[in-house]
Amino acid sequence: MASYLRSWLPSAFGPAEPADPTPSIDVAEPPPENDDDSDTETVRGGDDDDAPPAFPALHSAQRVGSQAAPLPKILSDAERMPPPPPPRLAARQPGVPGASSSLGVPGAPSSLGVPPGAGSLAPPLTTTKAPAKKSRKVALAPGHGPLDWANLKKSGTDLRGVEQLTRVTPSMLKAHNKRDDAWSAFNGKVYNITHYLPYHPGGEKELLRVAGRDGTKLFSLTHAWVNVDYMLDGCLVGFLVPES
Ligand code: HEM
Repeated sequence: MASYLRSWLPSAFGPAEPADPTPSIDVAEPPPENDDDSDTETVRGGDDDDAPPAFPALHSAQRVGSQAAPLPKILSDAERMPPPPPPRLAARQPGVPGASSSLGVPGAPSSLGVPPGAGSLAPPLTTTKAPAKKSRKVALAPGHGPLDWANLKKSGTDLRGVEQLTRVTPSMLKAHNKRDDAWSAFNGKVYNITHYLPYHPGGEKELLRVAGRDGTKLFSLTHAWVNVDYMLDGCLVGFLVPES
């Protein structure tokens, strides 16, 4: 057992114990009859045959390395790398990328494909860009806002101008193309738009462009998100059918 401990801690025993503890191989002693352990490298612990093999193994890299490992050198302040310069956030202009890189982050490569000013420190581009298109909405006359139109629809006023829903041919539609009598077709449904004209946020003039004809295309080009069926439900005249 003592030899096992010595093999573990070779340096702990001081110079009295040599650094190269030669294994005490009991060559003279023949192995027992029933002992098939013919490994001559087996470390015998002198009088203790049950001693486990040395670990780390004798002459192994671990054993050699553990004795010779030098302590890491501690650098002085002068030898250390200098700290990075502080970010100059106060000097930044909104929408103007930092001079050091396209990301506004010191040292970031400009080859990342990120547009200038799109870095995490830069304001979003959406807030610095001018609106793509100018609104074409008009100022509606007093009493002609969206709520006023909703109230007019609820009031029970006749907005259709017809007794019952009818089949409307293109030539019938064309006959209703005046300011005071305007029909238009949207998605196969024909509406009397006369009363809606002063309530249209895009202006009467725009809406009159489709008076007496199918306005589906112009409507969807301008504002496909507007629910025409809901807005004009009280103005339904009938359905567009082909000329007979
Ligand atoms: C009778 C069916 C129509 C209804 C119910 C309707 C309704 C509306 C509504 C609710 C808006 C405001 C949209 C918004 O706030 O985003 C609007 C805007 C507008 N509408 Fe119409 N519209 C109709 C037909 C048309 C047609 C046929 C034209 C074109 C010839 C047109 C041209 C415009 C324009 C130019 C605007 C202003 C868009 C902008 O904000 O720049 N509208 N319309």
